[in-house]
Amino acid sequence: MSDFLRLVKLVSPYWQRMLWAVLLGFLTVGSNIGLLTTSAYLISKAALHPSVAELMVAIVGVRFFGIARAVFRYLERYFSHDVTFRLLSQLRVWFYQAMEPLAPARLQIQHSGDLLSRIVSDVEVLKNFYLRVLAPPLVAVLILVLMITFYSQFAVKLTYLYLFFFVVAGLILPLGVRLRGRGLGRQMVAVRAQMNARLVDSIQGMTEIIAYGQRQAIQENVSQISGKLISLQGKTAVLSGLANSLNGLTMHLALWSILVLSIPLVTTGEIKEVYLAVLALGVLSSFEAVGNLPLTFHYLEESLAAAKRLFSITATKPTVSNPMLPTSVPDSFDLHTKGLSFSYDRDKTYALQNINLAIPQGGRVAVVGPSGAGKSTLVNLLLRFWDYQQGSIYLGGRNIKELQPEELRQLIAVVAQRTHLFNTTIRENLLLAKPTATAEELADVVHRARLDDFIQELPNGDQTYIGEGGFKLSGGQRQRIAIARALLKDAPILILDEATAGLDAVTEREVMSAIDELMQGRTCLMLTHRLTGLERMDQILVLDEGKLAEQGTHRELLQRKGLYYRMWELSRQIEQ
Ligand SMILES: Nc1ncnc2c1ncn2[C@@H]1O[C@H](COP(=O)(O)OP(=O)(O)OP(=O)(O)O)[C@@H](O)[C@H]1O
Repeated sequence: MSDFLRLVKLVSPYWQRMLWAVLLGFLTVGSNIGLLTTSAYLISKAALHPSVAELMVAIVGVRFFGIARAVFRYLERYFSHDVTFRLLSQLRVWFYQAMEPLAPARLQIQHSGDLLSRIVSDVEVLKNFYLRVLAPPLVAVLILVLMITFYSQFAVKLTYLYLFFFVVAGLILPLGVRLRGRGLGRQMVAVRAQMNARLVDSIQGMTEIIAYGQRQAIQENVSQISGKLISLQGKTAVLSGLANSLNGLTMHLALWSILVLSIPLVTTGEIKEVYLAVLALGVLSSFEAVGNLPLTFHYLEESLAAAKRLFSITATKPTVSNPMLPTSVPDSFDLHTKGLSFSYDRDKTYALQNINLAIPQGGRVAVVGPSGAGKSTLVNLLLRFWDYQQGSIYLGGRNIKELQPEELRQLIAVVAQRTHLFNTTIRENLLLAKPTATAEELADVVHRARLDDFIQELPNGDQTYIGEGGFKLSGGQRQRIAIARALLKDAPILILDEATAGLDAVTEREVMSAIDELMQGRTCLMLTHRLTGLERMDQILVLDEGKLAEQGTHRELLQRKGLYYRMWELSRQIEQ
């Protein structure tokens, strides 16, 4: 299906409202025509000094059209704005819903600024598809039919002449503008996206930019893109100005031509003299319908370019597919994998190869290994962010591919090294895990995550704003909020992904004591570089280059004097 048809399909749920807006647009221009033509008739007729009774119909007509024009204009604006805003909100929800299942696997190559640009600017551009591409030509066609019927009541010659100028203004001129401004709409969408992506990137990395003295370079880059955008906007403005002037010129040529052709017809008596001004003013008032058409193709090109960017995301198939017949959520929570193998890029090396592990319900297993060994990949597969290619993962005896990804994720709480905290209050950040949590539940998790002393010292308690990414908090406080969140979620399975990495020894101990609380009664998988505190785990899996190198308790692995022993020795030397 072409992008145009897909776009039409996308806006089609509002076709009834759109038709109402088009009809009201037609009635507005129609009333304007009625107003000017009856006024012209009234003035011409009045010049002949008839009785007032003879003028009554025209007087009433002028009043009626004068009021109708204002009422229809108001209703047309109301309907077209209503439909535009409904459309925009529907498009944003549609795009977000299509994007969500793609995270994180399919979106990892996308720039966050570029995605923002798609959901904000590109969707915004699409409002023109209805407002400036679909509606004005429909109104113009209706007005053309009205005016052809009108002029044909007087003379066929006039009808052809009117048709000629209307087609010039409504079709030839827009096509000419399209030829001159070809590519402008597409470039505008692309440069706007580039600008947004650059700005978001610069804002996110502002600290690094300042620290590495790159402020000047970034500013130059932004002003260079901004220059491109301004130049494109300038070209569009020139084009729009030119189109408007040519449109006005065509309208006045039409007016003069109609007059030149009508005067002999009035002289010969084929047309009554009182209609001369009516015919001329009919042109002026009806050309309002083609006033918006010259840039139609420009807006069409811009809309199609924006739609293409949106469709390129929405047409992407998620890496993980929902099962046709999902099985019910298991009621036991032991985890085991059988011959699990996975590669991010099917042709390249395995990130995990032939992994067999078993964690009984409530068991605690640590996964250790050097950087790049495949620890985070294991989590990605457990959470079904990616689907494995070989082997299987069972949860409570059910293959996780048979579970709905959302249902599976409800069963798992993750405390990662960098948990995202939103720029809002501590309370709101906690409620993310359970929006319906009561004040008692919140107080309980805050206490168990060892956060109560800290929160009590804050002037606004848990209503304190923590800034972008929680920048007003220390690393330990951030991790304890993440732990409180996981406690609130109360999922039966817990994944700790480098949860204490980057913390100093004292803070690490404090956070670990909160983690001990969190681990109670849950099936736990702990991924870590650091080999401290692993005595408390039931089993340790040592991954190396995607393979299971060793497996056992802390004591057993030290006795084996293999990779784990070497890693442990090394970490002890570093600590000393
Ligand atoms: N999203 C991804 N796309 C493609 N390859 C990836 C992706 N994530 C990880 N990899 C690759 O998979 C392999 C395993 O990476 P993984 O992140 O699982 O290791 P890790 O043990 O968690 O490392 P670290 O301790 O440094 O976080 C690496 O070779 C890595 O380059």
